[in-house]
Amino acid sequence: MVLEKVNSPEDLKALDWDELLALAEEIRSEIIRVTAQNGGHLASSLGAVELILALHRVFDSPRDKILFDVGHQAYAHKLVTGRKHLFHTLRKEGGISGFTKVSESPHDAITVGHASTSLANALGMAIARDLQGEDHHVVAVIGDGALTGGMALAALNKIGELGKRMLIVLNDNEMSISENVGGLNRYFKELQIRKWVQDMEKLGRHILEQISPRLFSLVDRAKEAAKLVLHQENPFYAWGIRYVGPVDGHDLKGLVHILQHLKELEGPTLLHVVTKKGKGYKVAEADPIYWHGPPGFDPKKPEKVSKGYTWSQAFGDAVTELAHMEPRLFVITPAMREGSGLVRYAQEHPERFLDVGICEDVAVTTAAGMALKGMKPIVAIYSTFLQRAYDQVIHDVAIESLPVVFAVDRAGLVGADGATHHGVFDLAYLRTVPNVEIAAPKDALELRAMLKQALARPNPVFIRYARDNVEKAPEGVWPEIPWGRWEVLKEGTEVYLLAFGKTLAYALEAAGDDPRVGVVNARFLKPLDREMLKELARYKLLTVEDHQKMGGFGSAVLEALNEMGLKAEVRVLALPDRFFEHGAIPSLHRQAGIDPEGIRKALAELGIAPVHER
Ligand SMILES: CC(=O)c1sc(CCOP(=O)(O)OP(=O)(O)O)c(C)[n+]1Cc1cnc(C)nc1N
Ligand SMILES: [Mg+2]
Repeated sequence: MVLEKVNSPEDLKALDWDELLALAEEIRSEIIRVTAQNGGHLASSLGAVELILALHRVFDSPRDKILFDVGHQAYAHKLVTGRKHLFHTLRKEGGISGFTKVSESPHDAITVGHASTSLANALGMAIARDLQGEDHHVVAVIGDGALTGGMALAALNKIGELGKRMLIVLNDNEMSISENVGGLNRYFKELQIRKWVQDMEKLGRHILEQISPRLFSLVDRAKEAAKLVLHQENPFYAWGIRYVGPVDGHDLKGLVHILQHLKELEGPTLLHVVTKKGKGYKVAEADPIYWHGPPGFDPKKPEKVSKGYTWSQAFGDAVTELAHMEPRLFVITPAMREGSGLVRYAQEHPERFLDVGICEDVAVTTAAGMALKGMKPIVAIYSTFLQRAYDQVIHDVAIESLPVVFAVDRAGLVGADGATHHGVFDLAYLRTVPNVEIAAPKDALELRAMLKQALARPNPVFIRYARDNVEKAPEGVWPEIPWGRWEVLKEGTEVYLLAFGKTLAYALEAAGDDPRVGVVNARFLKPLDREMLKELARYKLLTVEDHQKMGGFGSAVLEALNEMGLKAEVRVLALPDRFFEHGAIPSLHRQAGIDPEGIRKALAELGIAPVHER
C-alpha cells in the first residue's frame, strides 16, 4: 500500500509516477470506505483526488498555503497531510471535521464550510506574505459552484487589480449540489467545447517536448501571448488574471507538469481544471446530486437510502400545493434545491422557481424586487446561510416592510456539518429588525398554516424549522392558527415550560404527566404572545430553545416581562456562549442541556423535583 508510505506531503515527492497513480486509487477506496460508514461529501472529494495530489506534489504545504473553498472536497488533502489514521473519525463527535479547519492541522490554511471565502482569504495571505518579505506560494482551490458566490467574484476583481502572485485553481465539474447555474457556468461549458483544442495542444506539447524542451517553452510562451489576444472576452483577463485551461483535472502527470510551470509565473493565474464529480465511483458519477453528501451506505452495493419524511419535504409539499392556489407565489433558493425540499416544486412550477447559485444576498434582494412588483416571494434558505444576507434582510426587505416569506431550514444544531453549519444565531440577528415576524411550527400542519397565513401578512415573515423528521400532513389540509398566539398543550400548577420549535417535543417528554408542569407551544417569537405571558407570569417559567442563549427566545421573554413590569422566576435553557463542533444532534442537545434530561435538571433547580423523588 502506497498510502502507508505517505505521512506528509513531503513523502509524495519521493513517489514515482506508478506509485502516485496507485496512491490516487488507494485514496479513492479509503474515501469510499469511510464515507460509507460515516456519511460525508463523497462525490466532491472523489472528483478532487488527482488535483489534490498534484498540488501537494508541486507545492510545499504548510509553507505554501493551499486553501480549499467550502473545504468539503478535501478528504484526499486530509489523508496525505498526516490524518490518515484519524480519517475513520471523519465528522464523528470528537473526530476530524468534514471541512478544513485551522485548529485541526497546520496544512489546513483556512477554516471553512461556507462557500466563496477562499479567494479573499488567499488575497489577504498574499498581501501579508509580500509585506512580510516572504516568498511562499498561495493557492486557492475553488469549485464552479462556489465561484457563483458574490464574494468570490468581488475578490477576483481585487486580485486582478493588485496583481499579487497567487494561483487560483477552478475545479469545474459543472455541478454545485444541483446542476450549476449562472452566465460564467455557461461560458465555462463553451470553453470546454474548446477542450478538443486542449487535447490537440497536449498532443502537440508531447511531440514538441520530445523534439526540444527549449522549442517547447518558446512555443508555450507564444501560445500564452496569443491567448491574451484570443481570450479577450475571457472575464479573467478582463479582471487582470492570467487564465490557463481548460485542462483535464484527472490527468495527474499533466497537472503536475502544468503546475510546475505556473508556479514560476508572476502575478495572479487561474488554472481551469475540468473534473468529474464522483470520479471513480460509478453511482456517484451517474448521480452526483444524491452522492454529493450521502448518509452511510453499503460500499459493495451502494443504494440511495431514504432519510425519512423531513421538515424540508413538508415545506416543499406545502409550497407546491400553495403555488396552485396563489399565482403570485414564487420560490427562490440559493443553490439548495435538494436540501430545501424543492425538487418536486421546481418540477411542477419551473416558471416560478429560481436557483440563484451560492449567493444568498442575491436571493433575498431578488425576492425584494419581486415583492415590490406585487409577487409573493418565498426565500427557502438554511439558517446558517441566511447569515450571508443579513444586510439584504434589513436594507432591501424590512425597511419597506416588504411581504417576503423566509422558510428558514436547518434551524438549530445540525449535526455532522458542525460549527460552520449550525443554525443558532438567526433569532438573535432577526428579532432586532423592525417589521419582521418570526415563528416556529410544532408540526407539518402548523407549518402549512404558517406558510399560508404568512403569505397574507403585510411584512416579512421568518418561519424556522429544524433539521429533523416530521410526520407528514395530509395534502389539501390548511388549518388556521390565531396569528401571534401561543398554545397551551398541558396545564401545570407550579411551572410552565415555554418551548420554541424543535424543543417542544423535549418539553413534553420532560413534563410527562407531572401535574405541576405545564407546557406551552411558544410558536411565535415576534410578536411574542404577551397576553399569555402575562397570564403565566404568576408561575415559574422555563424557556427552552435550540439557539444561542444571548438574544434568543428566552431573552425576548425576559425583556417582555421587564417591559410589562412583571416579576417572575424564569430560567432560560439555550445554547451557551461557545461554538458547537460536529456530532450527533441528540448528543449535541445533551451537551447543551436543552434535551429532556437538561429540562428535568433545570426544573429541579426551580424546586420542581422529579416525581419519583418527591
Ligand atoms: C458543503 C456545503 O455546505 C455546500 S457544497 C455546495 C456546492 C459547492 O459547489 P462547488 O462547485 O463549489 O463544489 P463541488 O461540490 O466540488 O462541485 C453548496 C452549495 N453547499 C452549501 C452552501 C450554501 N451556501 C454557502 C454560503 N455555503 C455553502 N457551503
Ligand atoms: Mg462544482
